[in-house]
Amino acid sequence: MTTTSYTQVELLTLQGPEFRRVSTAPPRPSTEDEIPIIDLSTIDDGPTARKVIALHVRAAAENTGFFYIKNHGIAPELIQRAQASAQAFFEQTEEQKSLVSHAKSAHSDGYHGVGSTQINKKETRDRKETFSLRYNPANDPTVPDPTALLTNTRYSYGDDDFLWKGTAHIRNFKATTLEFYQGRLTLARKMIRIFALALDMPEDYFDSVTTNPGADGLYVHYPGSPEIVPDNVDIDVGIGSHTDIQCVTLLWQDMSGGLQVLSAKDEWLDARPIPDTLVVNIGDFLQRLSNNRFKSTVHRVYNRQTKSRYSMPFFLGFNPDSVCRVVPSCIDGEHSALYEPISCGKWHRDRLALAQGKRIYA
Ligand SMILES: O=C(O)CCC(=O)C(=O)O
Ligand SMILES: [Fe+2]
Repeated sequence: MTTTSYTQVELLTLQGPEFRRVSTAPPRPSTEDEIPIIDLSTIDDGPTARKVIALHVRAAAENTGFFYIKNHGIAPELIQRAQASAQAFFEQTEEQKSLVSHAKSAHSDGYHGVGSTQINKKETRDRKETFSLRYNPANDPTVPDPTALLTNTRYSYGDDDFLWKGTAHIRNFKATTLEFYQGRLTLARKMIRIFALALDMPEDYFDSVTTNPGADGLYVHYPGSPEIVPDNVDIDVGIGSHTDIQCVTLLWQDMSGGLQVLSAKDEWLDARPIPDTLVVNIGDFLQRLSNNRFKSTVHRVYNRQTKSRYSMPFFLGFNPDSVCRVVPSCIDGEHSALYEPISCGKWHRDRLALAQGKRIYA
């Protein structure tokens, strides 16, 4: 009989460090139940079809907290162009990449170099580089009057001018990056409606808090190792063990592999790449609103091959000024609300500051 041994990962939360038990067994492939593939081909067919999708999403959200989506409506050709833009960006010299350094932005958008981040302070520094674009109402075709939002001093939005100036020499970079961002914003809004249904709420329940949401679109590059490294040999982690901060993450990953997800039984699972799918997972804010019913799952990435690994995550949060509370359907006689209402913008700012080791203001 083999006995399973466990270690733990430490996570940062606004309430202080949190520990999760993790099996020391090497990652294994996930079963279809653990990380299911959910077909979205009927998502625009009406409420009955969406409810069926929502039931699959609910099962996944209560189990591993990760699933794949297929027939998600983002054209493979657009994804291919976005990946080529990411690659063209990262293949530049450090000097060229630093034209869009995050240091030029008040909102952490722009370029973060290899080793400049450490998402898990108990693990190695992250071996990845990132280009990130924050939400700007001017890039959201559904906002009727972006100027009114941009000049409202209660808000602070990503100022992306410096991003486009510093990448103007890369052919079609701005057009493709924005087209891909907008496609994912549309899809993320459809998915949050599915999550509302999965929580037994009307599908428009979150609509009013996603009109100008905290939504970040990223390109990520994990450099290859000098030689192929087997699973049982330690290397710097590509991105350390963490949970995502906001509500819903949509992730495109290339065919490299390396994404690992903590199962409901505390084992590492390989979230293997599946062509023409996106990976979806739940962030801490949605877990909070669901009174812990939906899981914000620990995950990490290793790149053990000699080739580069590319991924393109998109993080959907809610409007920065909206105050969100535990969803009423998640409270009953046996389950009282575990969390106070909180402003989504403040939550996001504080969690980013925590991750970056900065001071948090009341
Ligand atoms: O690159 C990936 O596959 C995952 C990235 C990730 O987990 C993140 O950026 O939060
Ligand atoms: Fe993540």
